Amino acid sequence: MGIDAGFDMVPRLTKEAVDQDVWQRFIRSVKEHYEDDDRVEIKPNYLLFKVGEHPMLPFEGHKFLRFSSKISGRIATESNAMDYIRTVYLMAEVNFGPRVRKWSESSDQYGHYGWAEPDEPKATTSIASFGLNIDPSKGPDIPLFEVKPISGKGRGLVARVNIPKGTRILLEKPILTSQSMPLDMTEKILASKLKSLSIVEQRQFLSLHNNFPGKLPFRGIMKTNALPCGSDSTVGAVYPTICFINHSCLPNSHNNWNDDKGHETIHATRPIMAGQEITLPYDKGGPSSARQAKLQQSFGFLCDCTICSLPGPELLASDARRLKMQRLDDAIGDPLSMMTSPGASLANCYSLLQTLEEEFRGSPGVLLARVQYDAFQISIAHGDQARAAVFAENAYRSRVECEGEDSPAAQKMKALMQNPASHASFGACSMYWKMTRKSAPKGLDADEFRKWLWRQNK
Ligand SMILES: C[S@@+](CC[C@H](N)C(=O)[O-])C[C@H]1O[C@@H](n2cnc3c(N)ncnc32)[C@H](O)[C@@H]1O
Repeated sequence: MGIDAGFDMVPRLTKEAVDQDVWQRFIRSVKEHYEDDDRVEIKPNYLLFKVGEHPMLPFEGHKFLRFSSKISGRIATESNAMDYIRTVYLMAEVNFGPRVRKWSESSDQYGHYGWAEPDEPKATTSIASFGLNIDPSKGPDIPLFEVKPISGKGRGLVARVNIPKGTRILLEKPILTSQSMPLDMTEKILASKLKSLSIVEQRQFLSLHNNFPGKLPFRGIMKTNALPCGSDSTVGAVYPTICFINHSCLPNSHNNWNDDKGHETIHATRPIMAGQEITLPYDKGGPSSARQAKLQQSFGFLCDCTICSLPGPELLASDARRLKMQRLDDAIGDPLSMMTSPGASLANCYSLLQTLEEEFRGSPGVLLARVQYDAFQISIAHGDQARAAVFAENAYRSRVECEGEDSPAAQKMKALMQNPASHASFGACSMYWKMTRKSAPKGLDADEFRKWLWRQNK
C-alpha cells in the first residue's frame, strides 16, 4: 500500500535518432543536475536514484516507460522521493513536452501503463489524456505529430504518420485565458494569473513565442499566441501545444473552441502526410497583399505558403477567387436580399461553395459548414423544410469532420437536420417555398438532386 507518483512516457520513445537524441540530451541534463548528489548513481546502463523505491532512468530511451516511486511512508519521506520525482519530471517535460504524463495517486491519477504489464496501456482517464493532449476517444498511443524546428518559422508541429481528413489531432485545455482589456492593466493581471499557475504551466506559458518583446512580455506572449474562445469572443486562450502550430493560407487543420467542454480541438481538414507540417489559418481572408500585410503586422512574418508563393498568373487567379469569396459572403449576409430574392441568395451560396472548393483545393474545411448553414437559413426563412434538412445535414457532416461529434455547432446542426422547423426563423420571410421535410423528391441521380437542391431548374 502507500501512495505512488511519477510520470510516464506516452507513447514510448522509438529507437529512431529523432527520439534517442532528445533522450540523450535529457540524460545529460539529469546527470549534470545531480553530479554532486550521492543519492544518484551512474550505473553501466542506467541512472539509479536511491530514494523511495529506487526509480531509474535507462540510457536507451526506448526502454523507458515510467519514473515513479512511493511518496508516502518513512523511507520515501526521509529520502525526499517526491522532490526527485518532481525535478526529473520537469526536466523530462522541458525535453518531451506533453508526451510526458505526470500522475499522482494522491490526486486520483493513475499512470498510463498498468503495473503488471507495463507495455499495455490501461484505459486512460480523462485526466491522463489531457496530459497527453490527445482526444481520449481516439486512443492514446498514436504518435500523430512532433514539435520540431521549422526553417524560418521557429517551432512547429509535424505529422509523424499519415493523418486522415477528419482526425482529431489535438485536444487541449487552456493554460491561461484573458479578456481583452486596456493595455496598462493587461500585464499586471496576466502576472497575477501566471503566479497562480503550477510551475509546469508557468514554464509552458513562458516557453511560447513572443513576437512583441519589450516592456510587456506577458501581453506579448498572449498577443502572439492567444486563440479566441469562440469566433466572436473577446476572451483569448493559450495552450501548451496548439500554440506551436504555424500559419498557412492553405491550411490543413481547423481549431475550434468547445464552449460546453472548455477545450480547444484541432482536426485535420485534409489528409496530412507523414513529415508534412500541420498548419492553421491565422488570416481573416482577402487577397494575398491584404493577408501578407496583416500577418506581417500581427505576427511579424512574411507568408511564403503554397498560395502566397504561387507564380504570378496563378496568384492573380487565387486573389480573384479570394475577392469573389468576400463579395459573395457579403451578398449572402444581406438580410434584404435574403428576404426579397432568396433564389439569388441561394445561387450565391452555390457559387461560393464552388469557389471555396477551387481555392482550397477540395478541402474548404469549416467554411463549407458555414455556407451550408447560410443555405439552410435562406430555405427555412421561406418555409422549405425539405431543402433545409439537407443543408443542415451537410453542415452537420462538415462540423463533425472539422470539430468532432461533441462540438456544440455539430449538435445544433444535427438537431436542425432532424427538425428544421425548430429554427427561430422558420417562415420568417415568407411561406412561399413551403415544403415539408418528408416531401423531398426520391430517386434522383446526383445531377438531378443538385439541381433540385439549389433550385437550378427554375
Ligand atoms: C503561435 S506562434 C507559432 C509557433 C512558433 N513558430 C514558435 O516557435 O513558438 C506564431 C509565430 O510563429 C511564427 N510563424 C507562424 N507561422 C509562420 C509562417 N507561416 N512563416 C513564418 N513564421 C511563422 C511567427 O513568428 C508567429 O508570430
